[in-house]
Amino acid sequence: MTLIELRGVSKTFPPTRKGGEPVHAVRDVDLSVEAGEIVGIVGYSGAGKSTLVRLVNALEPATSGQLFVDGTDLTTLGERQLQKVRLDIGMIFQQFNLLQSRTVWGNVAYPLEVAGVPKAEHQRRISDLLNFVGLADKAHAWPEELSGGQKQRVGIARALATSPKILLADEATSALDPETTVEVLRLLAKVNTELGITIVVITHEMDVVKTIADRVVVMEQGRIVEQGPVFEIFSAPREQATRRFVATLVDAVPDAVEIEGLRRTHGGRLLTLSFRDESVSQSAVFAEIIGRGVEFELVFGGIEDVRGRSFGHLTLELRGDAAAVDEAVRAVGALVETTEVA
Ligand SMILES: Nc1ncnc2c1ncn2[C@@H]1O[C@H](COP(=O)(O)OP(=O)(O)OP(=O)(O)O)[C@@H](O)[C@H]1O
Repeated sequence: MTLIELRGVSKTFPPTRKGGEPVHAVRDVDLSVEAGEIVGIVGYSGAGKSTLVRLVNALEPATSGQLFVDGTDLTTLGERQLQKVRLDIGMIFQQFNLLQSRTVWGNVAYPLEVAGVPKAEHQRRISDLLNFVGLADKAHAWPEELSGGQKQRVGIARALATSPKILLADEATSALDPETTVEVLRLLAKVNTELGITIVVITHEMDVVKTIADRVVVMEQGRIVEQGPVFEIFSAPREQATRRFVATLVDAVPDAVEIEGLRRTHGGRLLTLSFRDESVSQSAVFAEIIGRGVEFELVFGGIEDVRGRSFGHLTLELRGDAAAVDEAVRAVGALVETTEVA
């Protein structure tokens, strides 16, 4: 079932100063998010990610297009009806946005108060939520007494208070260290699997996408330039922007500077092998080289794992009889994609 659907959605902001140009923050975006999915939206600063999420959250009206959340077109609703829709959508932020004047308990109580949930129900609901995020012992602590990871857990408990169907996470782990990031991502995965909540994660960190997302959407200058299952996109990115993001995760074909470095120490023929098809094993590929009496050394690259499926690029230096090397290159090329390093 499709839970979020954007059809030709655009958002244009008027010029911020007199005589300035309008800003086309989101341009003609088509996007579907299925119930139960975790979708990662990536893009450089200014690509339109936050604006897109603010449209889904009904915090900003779209300039044009249709935007359905759980079957309702938000662009046709008035403010009162939008408030109801917002109860179905929780949000967490990079800077946590906790109320400093309230304890952990008070922060989680806040959305219940706004939604008019009877006070008698608060006690049970809040203690369930704090147990779920692992902060039962911090109920009476103040935000300033918490670590970043704990603050984000409070943010998650607060976002879940009204039992939303959707959780939007805007750079939710960008202010956290790597270890705490892993813990928070684990909690988000639990939110998804145990509560069945659909999650949209905005991030510039490919590790985050790799760890929890089912699908990735790449944005550039307000448009979606590429989208698909994480393994497919990471192992064979088409667009330049996507390639640059994936390169932060795994070394691909060496660039000009890296080739210069490699050439200084490696005089043989350099060949990059790209692995993504699991029916071809690395050992079968290497056997084609060894079987021809050609020597090789791994000089560049890496292999990444996305939920048990591996892909990556390995650059080899091949040495030996020129005809045998030629043959090995041909045989390997029949099994995997290869690129000669000039
Ligand atoms: N309220 C606003 N008024 C005018 N322009 C805006 C407004 N909000 C966003 N923009 C502009 O829209 C474009 C997209 O911004 P947006 O914040 O959505 O990008 P982003 O991909 O989330 O970037 P970042 O990762 O830096 O948050 C930018 O050029 C930004 O300056």
